[in-house]
Amino acid sequence: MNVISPDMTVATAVPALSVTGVSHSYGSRRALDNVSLTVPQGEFTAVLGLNGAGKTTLLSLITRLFDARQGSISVLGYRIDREPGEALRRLGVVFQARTLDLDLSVMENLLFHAALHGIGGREARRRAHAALLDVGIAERAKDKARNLSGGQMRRVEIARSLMHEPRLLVLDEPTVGLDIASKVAIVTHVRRLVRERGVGVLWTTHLLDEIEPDDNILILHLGKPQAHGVVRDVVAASGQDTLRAAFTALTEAPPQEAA
Ligand SMILES: Nc1ncnc2c1ncn2[C@@H]1O[C@H](COP(=O)(O)OP(=O)(O)OP(=O)(O)O)[C@@H](O)[C@H]1O
Repeated sequence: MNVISPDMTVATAVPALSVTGVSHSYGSRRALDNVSLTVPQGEFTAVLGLNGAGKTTLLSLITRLFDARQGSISVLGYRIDREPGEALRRLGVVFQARTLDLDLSVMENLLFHAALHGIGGREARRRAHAALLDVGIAERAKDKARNLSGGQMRRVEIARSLMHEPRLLVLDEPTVGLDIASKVAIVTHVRRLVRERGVGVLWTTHLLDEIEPDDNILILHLGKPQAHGVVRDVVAASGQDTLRAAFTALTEAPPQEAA
């Protein structure tokens, strides 16, 4: 009998990420309420929301920092609660908080991450070098992470997240606190990963200028999904002319029930 993994059977038909009916509470505070969302392979999907919308909570559930008690989450067809090893192997993460080890060099940070995924020796060095070249930071490989700027650290974190060649990359407000040039470099790089390598990307933000007309978006407000779909459809359904106007209309009122 041929054993074929879910992501091989139907190639691109299996979503990179599938979130179905997920809710989460911190004690009595409901942080997410019945959220569903799909990130197709090779596409960029953004979760838009103001502070407290639930973006980080959603990413914490996807990356399994917390277990989702309601609903289900699958990465490339693998349920994260039933086959966490398979799911997490295909997932790369860039958290909002800085997570480099500041006392290690840039290269050591990447090699350490590779080792956690069972990649060592020459192959790990090859991947690390290629990943650093890709984000334009190869000449800093031997520097201690603490000597990098915020934008450079973020680029190293992205390089690190790709060391195990994930098919899904999730990034939590990756450009917050960066200057315009660093921000543009990061957005451009991640969009290139989508276009050229077919990586599925889930990107959370409150910055609407990071969104393009063909992107899929989910607008979250106080934990509730307000709209999900391609930008132009979301704008049309809201009765507004622009994404900014639609976003404002959907996030200033008390949350609506999910569409
Ligand atoms: N560990 C926690 N314990 C209790 N409440 C929490 C915890 N983490 C988040 N919350 C609450 O859950 C809600 C959603 O927070 P979350 O951080 O997911 O939103 P966010 O969209 O990422 O916001 P921001 O843009 O400010 O990071 C908020 O009301 C927040 O105060």
